[in-house]
Amino acid sequence: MRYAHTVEQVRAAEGELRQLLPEGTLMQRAAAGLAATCAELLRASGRIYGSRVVLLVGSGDNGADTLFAGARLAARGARVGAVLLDQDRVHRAALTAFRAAGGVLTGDQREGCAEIARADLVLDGIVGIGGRGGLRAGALPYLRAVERAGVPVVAVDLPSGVDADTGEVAGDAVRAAVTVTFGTHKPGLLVDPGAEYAGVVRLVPIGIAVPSAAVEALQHADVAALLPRPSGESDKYRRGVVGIAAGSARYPGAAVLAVSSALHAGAGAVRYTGSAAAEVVRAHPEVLVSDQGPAQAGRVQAWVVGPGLSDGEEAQRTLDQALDAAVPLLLDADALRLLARRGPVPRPDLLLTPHAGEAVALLAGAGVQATREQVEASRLPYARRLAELYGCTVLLKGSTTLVAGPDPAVPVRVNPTGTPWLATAGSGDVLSGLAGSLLAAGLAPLDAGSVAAYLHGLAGRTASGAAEGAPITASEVAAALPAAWRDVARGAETVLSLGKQLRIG
Ligand SMILES: NC(=O)C1=CN([C@@H]2O[C@H](COP(=O)(O)OP(=O)(O)OC[C@H]3O[C@@H](n4cnc5c(N)ncnc54)[C@H](OP(=O)(O)O)[C@@H]3O)[C@@H](O)[C@H]2O)[C@@H](O)CC1
Ligand SMILES: [K+]
Repeated sequence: MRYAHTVEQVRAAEGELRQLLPEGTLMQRAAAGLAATCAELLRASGRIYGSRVVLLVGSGDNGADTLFAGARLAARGARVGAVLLDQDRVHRAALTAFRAAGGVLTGDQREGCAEIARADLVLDGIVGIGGRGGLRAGALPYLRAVERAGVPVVAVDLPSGVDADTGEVAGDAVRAAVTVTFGTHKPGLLVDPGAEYAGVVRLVPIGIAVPSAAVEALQHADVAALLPRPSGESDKYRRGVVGIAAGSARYPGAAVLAVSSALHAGAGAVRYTGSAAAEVVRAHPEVLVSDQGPAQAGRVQAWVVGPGLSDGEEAQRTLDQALDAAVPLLLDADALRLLARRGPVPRPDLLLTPHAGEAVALLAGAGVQATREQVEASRLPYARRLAELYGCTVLLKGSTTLVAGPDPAVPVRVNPTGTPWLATAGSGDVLSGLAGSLLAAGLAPLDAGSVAAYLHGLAGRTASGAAEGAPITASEVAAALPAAWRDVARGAETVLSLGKQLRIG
């Protein structure tokens, strides 16, 4: 698991540790880790000796970390120049160390920008977890110079301009190739739009002990541990039967896609009810179909309602019946719009899977006005808000998919897999079938949603191909699910056997 903590949590943990250590220890640990990463990057593209590095130094401790790291690089022969964004407010000890190691201060703004144009690497130490609001005007000319030169940036602790707690970006922010963060991840490094500015994130442990995380990201081993596995005694009911109420005359394909991914996701059987039964059976003869609605469809351990359902009276009846069934329930697409009309139905076994537009409708259904743009820009706060308002688990789809439970003390899960190519028609139908199948197999809504998002993202990458990838269809994503599943399971086995070799397993 990858954990992220809020600024308040980091400050509290740092405060405790600081009392036990000699003055400046944490900052030196941070600077050493930062310098090591910069040295690695410089070495990879040439050599450290004689390379040109420019530091953008703000008035707080983020700037101080940067100066101390700059001193270490200067001591190894790099030509390091520092732009002080506030001449009168700079960490004195850090500046002294920087100069003593051979670092120089750049002159006026023109000279600073000229240095940036020649640089091999720029360090962004403008502001860290103490930042408030967007970047201030004084930093902008340097930001523009960095963009013009296309020089790689290492962000110190987090890219300046990104809100550490939420990932929100108000106005301009630094775009980093690498972010070296200290002690723990910050939510803004894992959640878009902030995550997009952070590049590759490297964590430097500095010894602080942080409590329960605000945000966490599953990794292969976590997902492997949560995947349902049939045992010798399993029959289809013990493995879980998932019911899917989806599709309409206009959108039969949504039903086929949701069913297809549900079949690949661990449930023992899939029941389908709706008007696309003929299409579903043609594509998947193993599915039990009916057109009588959830109440008459037979026993299931979870319902998925919504993909391609349309929003007429029949759809409303379908939703009502599924809400009456005493089993976990996933609502997606049209079912979310129907739910928004009636407002929250607090149920801990309910999983909602909106994209930003559907989130806007759900928020409105609970009396909160917001625009799609606002939800996209503040994904983390809105995901939490929706989960609290609706008293259930919410999976907010999008550039970084988030899964928030109704209890604010439980960390929000942020999905680390995926590819922009997944933004394709039918992709959401695949995700809902997958998550519903996992619910039926017995996973809690938070686990079902986050494991589904993880596998969905991996399958998207597999279908799309390595690196830049290529366009994919939702059917291809569904077809790639077994490969993603195997990849996760195999990864965990590798870790286990490595653990045994090292005698830690
Ligand atoms: N905690 C830890 O465990 C450890 C933390 N460490 C490091 O300390 C960093 C936090 O340092 P910090 O508290 O001094 O705050 P920091 O981020 O430098 O910013 C505050 C300064 O910036 C200014 N400023 C504010 N907003 C701004 C804006 N939008 N744009 C521009 N400027 C803005 C603000 O000025 P003011 O608002 O007063 O005018 C103030 O002077 C942390 O990120 C990490 O790098 C490590 O050393 C190891 C242990
Ligand atoms: K920074």
